[in-house]
Amino acid sequence: MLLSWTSSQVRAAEEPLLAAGVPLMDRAAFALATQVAALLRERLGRVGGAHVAILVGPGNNGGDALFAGAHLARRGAAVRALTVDERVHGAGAAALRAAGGRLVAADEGAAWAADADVVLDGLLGIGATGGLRGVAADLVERLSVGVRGLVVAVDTPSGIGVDDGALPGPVLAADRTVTFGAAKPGLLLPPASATVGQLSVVDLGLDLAGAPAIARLDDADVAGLWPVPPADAHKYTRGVLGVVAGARRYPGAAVLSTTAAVLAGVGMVRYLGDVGDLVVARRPEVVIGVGRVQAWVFGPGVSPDDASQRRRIEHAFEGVRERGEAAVCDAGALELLPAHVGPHVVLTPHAGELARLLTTRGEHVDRAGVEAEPLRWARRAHELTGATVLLKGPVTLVVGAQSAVYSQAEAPSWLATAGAGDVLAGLLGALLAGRADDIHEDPSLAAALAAAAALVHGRAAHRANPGGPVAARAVAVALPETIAALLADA
Ligand SMILES: NC(=O)C1=CN([C@@H]2O[C@H](COP(=O)(O)OP(=O)(O)OC[C@H]3O[C@@H](n4cnc5c(N)ncnc54)[C@H](O)[C@@H]3O)[C@@H](O)[C@H]2O)[C@@H](O)CC1
Ligand SMILES: Nc1ncnc2c1ncn2[C@@H]1O[C@H](COP(=O)(O)OP(=O)(O)O)[C@@H](O)[C@H]1O
Ligand SMILES: [K+]
Repeated sequence: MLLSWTSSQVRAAEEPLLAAGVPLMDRAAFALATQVAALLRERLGRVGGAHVAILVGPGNNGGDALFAGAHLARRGAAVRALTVDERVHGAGAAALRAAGGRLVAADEGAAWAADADVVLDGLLGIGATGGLRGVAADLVERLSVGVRGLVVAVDTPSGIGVDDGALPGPVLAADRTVTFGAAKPGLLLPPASATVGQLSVVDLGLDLAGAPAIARLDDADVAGLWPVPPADAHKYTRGVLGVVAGARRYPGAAVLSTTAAVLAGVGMVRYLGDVGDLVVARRPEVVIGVGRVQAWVFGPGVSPDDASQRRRIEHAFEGVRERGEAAVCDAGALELLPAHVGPHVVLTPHAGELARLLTTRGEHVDRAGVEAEPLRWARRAHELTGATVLLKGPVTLVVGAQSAVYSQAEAPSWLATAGAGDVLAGLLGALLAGRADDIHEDPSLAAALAAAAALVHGRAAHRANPGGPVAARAVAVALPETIAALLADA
């Protein structure tokens, strides 16, 4: 699991080490230089002679970059540091000069940086307040038009909202971010997360206190959460999922959500709706009609003006309230959500649906507003409804009980295709049904299961057709192998 900690948590953890004279900056800079040298060897076959440009801000972030530059200069790289402020980390600058590197003003070095093999972005790190301004902003805007080499961000892409993932000004998008001590929330949160590239965390030996801000599950976590049937399992102990989905106008959603649930490995699926014949024709494992269930999927392909589906969902919500059955509330069912539910109900809106849900509850926000501050609005929806909220998008965020926040970024952009959300709903429903008793005991588990479903969904899309287009049905079909591979690797 990748955990992230806010800038003040990181500073607090650094303090005692710095007071004890632990050379944190040396460690950070050495690790950074080692990674950059490896990248150069990969790209050019050598470090000596490589052109390295360093963007240097006024603080310790610039210091890290300068010391790393000194290491690379000693290994024969041609290093130029572009300064944007009168203030420059003194010892770092001296080290770079002593190693044969040069410091130049930003406008003097910009063309050289655009053509360098690697650009190290050390303008701002966790000390950033607001977006880049002045000379630094001009330099980044100029380089954002295009640089020939790789961009490596030092600790964070400079100028992102380190704790909230905001993009308050121009940011040079990185191919790789080497972050120190611990990941920061902004590296995992849209929209800033799109500027991070491949993330690596350098262990500085920090003793981080308090709860982490945001978590990202990895494959081993998901394997640990998966409801693997014990030897004596039968279909009812594995969990039964009720699915209220689809309509004559949108039959595909019923097929996709039930297919995903069956293929994700639930004990049984009961379908309620108007297109049962079609569902059974495509998935003969599905049972039609009411009966006892452990969890529900409401809403794929259901329009709120569909009176019969509406009645079924409203009736099923009574079971959710009275018997604590877990539920996925998707698409059309979001408009049927009772005023207040518990975290065992997982909402699965995309940004537009979340904006609508919030608007009906008195908040003034539109789709673009949700996309600009997805964590803020997912949190607000959790506060207002009591539900666990899974907000879909290029990065999927989950906010649940006990301040749980997850960010999953496994999905290839090919997954942005009609019906993919129906597959996610069925897959998550299967997980909730399989762990219904545990959710009953600890409703905060629903958030971890929602994050696990997002990870599996993204991995299945990749497995269905690595690097190319996928149809939603193909994502569902890839689920059994995807899950088997996750469990085998654990
Ligand atoms: N505390 C430590 O010793 C360690 C710090 N490390 C590095 O130090 C960084 C933090 O250093 P600092 O606290 O000096 O902060 P930064 O280097 O992030 O920069 C802070 C300075 O930039 C200026 N600034 C802030 N926002 C700005 C804006 N929007 N536009 C233009 N200028 C702005 C301010 O004058 C501020 O003093 C970390 O990100 C990390 O790279 C690492 O070396 C590990 C150890
Ligand atoms: N740009 C993107 N990159 C990766 N995944 C995405 C992107 N945009 C959307 N997704 C994912 O694709 C799925 C789309 O779901 P949704 O919008 O509900 O579609 P539908 O309602 O047609 O099924 C979600 O799981 C979402 O997280
Ligand atoms: K930086």
